[in-house]
Amino acid sequence: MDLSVTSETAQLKSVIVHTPGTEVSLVNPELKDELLFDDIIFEEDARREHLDMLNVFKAAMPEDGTIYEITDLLRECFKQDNARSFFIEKLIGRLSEQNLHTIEDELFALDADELLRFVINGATDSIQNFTLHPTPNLLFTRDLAAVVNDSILLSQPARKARIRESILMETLIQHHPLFADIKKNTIRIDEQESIEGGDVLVASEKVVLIGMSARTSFSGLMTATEGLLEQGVEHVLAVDIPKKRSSMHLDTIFTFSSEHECIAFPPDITQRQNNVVALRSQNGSIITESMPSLKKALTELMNRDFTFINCGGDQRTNQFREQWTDGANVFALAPGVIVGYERNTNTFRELKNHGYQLMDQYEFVEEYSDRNFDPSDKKIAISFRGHELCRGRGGARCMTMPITRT
Ligand SMILES: NC(=[NH2+])NCCC[C@H](N)C(=O)O
Repeated sequence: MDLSVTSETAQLKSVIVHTPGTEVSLVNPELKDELLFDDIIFEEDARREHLDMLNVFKAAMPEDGTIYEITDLLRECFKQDNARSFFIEKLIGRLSEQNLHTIEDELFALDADELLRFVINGATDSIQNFTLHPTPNLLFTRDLAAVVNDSILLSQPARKARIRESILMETLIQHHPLFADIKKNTIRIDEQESIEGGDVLVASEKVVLIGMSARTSFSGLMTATEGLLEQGVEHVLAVDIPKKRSSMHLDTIFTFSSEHECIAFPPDITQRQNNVVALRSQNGSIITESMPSLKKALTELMNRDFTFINCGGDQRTNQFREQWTDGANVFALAPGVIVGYERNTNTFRELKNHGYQLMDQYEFVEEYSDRNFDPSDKKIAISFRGHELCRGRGGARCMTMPITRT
């Protein structure tokens, strides 16, 4: 299959997700901060909410579209001995402080299912007296890598809690047939640097945005930029954002909803100036140019006007409240067809003011699951429930890794 993403909003054809499993029930209040969760979450409801979200995707996706569960891909991959060895060796090396070498033989003896269980839950019956923390953030598949045109940028997480996920992703790219064609175009970042998929937004084939955030280091951004420019991207917009929990990635404060509309958290995007630098390549070096604002940069480089829709509406308190619950983190199923958490009512009202038809997830599924959804000329904002999911501090975009958009 040809993996390719040339826009944040072109119709979704295939996507990688992870419906939360037992790993989220292994997070206890003492561990939650270290594991990057803001609360403990109730697995059953979280799973229901996630599956209901996927029903919306299915109704909107073309008939030949595919939703891949990352655990299915990993299980297939781990059936190959060389993929398991590749993974185990990386794991032992990257998590050296865990002394995994002491159970090396046991790890190699695990079958695909057991290895997966050990990696995700941090324990399996086949290995006694050895546990790791679980990996509850696997739910946020967005952050593991980003397909940009026909290359794939492999993340290098800033936080220890997410290292295992990036090794899983690397193993998939190296060993799963789904990635067979794209793997030669893998862009890698050094272990000392960091970049996470939530900071990478593909505005178009030529323009990519990268957040300079708590999770993406300056050198990570530069290495990624070099790789992307080599792969044919013309401009990278480096967007400086506050380094704090609530805005850990660029996509927590800014996402695209259509070809010319974005949802923006006003205090950190619309009201900021001189926080964007455009990078391009000229005769083998990288040239930088300061841009007055993100809006001006996009308008200039993409030759069209952009409307920034306020996350949370026009009241400051609502802007902050809804940014915190991922109001600015929408996921586009097609240009102008987006999904976001139902609780962000002021953001939805704002979308309505901009001509979006509001539908809840059940209305949308009812309307379109039995017939082909034709997204052309439509503007629909679909709300879905995510009261448990939301406690992990991520929204619809964070929970999806699109690998093909048409
Ligand atoms: N693309 C995103 N905004 N991802 C959100 C990730 C949330 C996750 N708990 C973390 O802190 O890493």
